Amino acid sequence: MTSSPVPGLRPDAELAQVIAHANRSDNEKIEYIRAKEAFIIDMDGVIYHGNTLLPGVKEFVQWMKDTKKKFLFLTNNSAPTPRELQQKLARLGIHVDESHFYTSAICTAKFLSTQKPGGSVYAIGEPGLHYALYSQGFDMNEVNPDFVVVGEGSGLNYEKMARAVKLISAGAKLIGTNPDVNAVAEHCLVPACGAFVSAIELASGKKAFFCGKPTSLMMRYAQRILGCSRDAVCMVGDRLDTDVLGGIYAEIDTVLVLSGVSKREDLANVAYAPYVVVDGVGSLVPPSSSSVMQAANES
Ligand SMILES: O=C(O)[C@H](O)[C@H](O)COP(=O)(O)O
Ligand SMILES: [Mg+2]
Repeated sequence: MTSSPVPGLRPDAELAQVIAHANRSDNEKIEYIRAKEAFIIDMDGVIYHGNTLLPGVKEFVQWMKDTKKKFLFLTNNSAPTPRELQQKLARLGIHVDESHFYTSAICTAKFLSTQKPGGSVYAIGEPGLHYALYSQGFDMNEVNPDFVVVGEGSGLNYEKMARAVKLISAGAKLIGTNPDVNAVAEHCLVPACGAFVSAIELASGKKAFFCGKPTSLMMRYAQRILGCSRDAVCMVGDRLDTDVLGGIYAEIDTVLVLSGVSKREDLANVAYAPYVVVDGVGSLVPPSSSSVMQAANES
C-alpha cells in the first residue's frame, strides 16, 4: 500500500481517485450521482415553490421509488411537521411516507436533547417547532428556560423579542433552527430565521448556535437515518450557503439545482463548488427511465 509521508493526508492511490472523481465530465458526474444508493433532497426551491410543484419532480420521485433508492427530504423550514409536509406533497400529487421528511426543528430538538435532556425552552416559531420540542421531552417556559429557540414564522414581534433578550440576559442559551436569512416567496425575498436571530443577537450581545443546514449536525443525523456511508449518499439542493456547504462540511457529494435561490453566477462569489450543477431534479432521471416515458405518454 502506498502511504503519504504526512499523517492525515491522502496516500497517492487515494489522491488519484479523488482527481479522477473531480475530473469527470458533467455527464459522467450525473451518471455517478444516479448510481448513488441514497439521496438527501432539499425541499423549497427543489421540490416546490410555495404551492407549485417544480418541473421534473414527479418523474424524479417515481424514479427513486422504481430504482429502490433511499431518500430523505431535508428542509431548513422549521414550521411544518413531517406529517404536514407529507400531506402537502400528497396535495401536489407526490405520495411518500411521513418517515421521508426531516426538518431543522427536529434536528434542533434532537441536538438540545443531547445538551440538556428534559430541559425547558422559550420557543418563537410555528407548530412544527413546538411539536418537535415536545416530542423530545422539552417543556415550554417563559420565565427561566434553558434555551431560547427561534424558528421560522411570522409570529416574531417586539414583545417576544424583548422577552427573548431578557431571558438570554438571565442565562438562557440562544438557538436558531436555521441560518437562512431569507427565502423566496411569491417571486420575492422574505425574511427568514437567520434575520430574526440576528436582531436578537444584536440586542442581547450573545451569539446564537444554529442547528439546521449547513451544519454537519443536520447532515449526520440525516445520514444516520438513511443508514448509508457518506460515499453512498448525495445532497441535492438549491442554496450554495446551506445545501451545498452542508454537503461539503459532511463530505457528501453535492448537486446544485438551479430551480431555486442560487444562480449559476453565484458560483463565482463563493470559495467552494458543488460536485455538479443541473437545471432541476428532472435532470437526474435517466432519459430512458420508465417514469420519463410515462410522463411523455401522458402529456
Ligand atoms: O424559510 C426559510 O427559512 C428557508 O429559507 C426555507 O424554508 C428553507 O427551506 P429548504 O430550502 O431548506 O427546504
Ligand atoms: Mg431550498
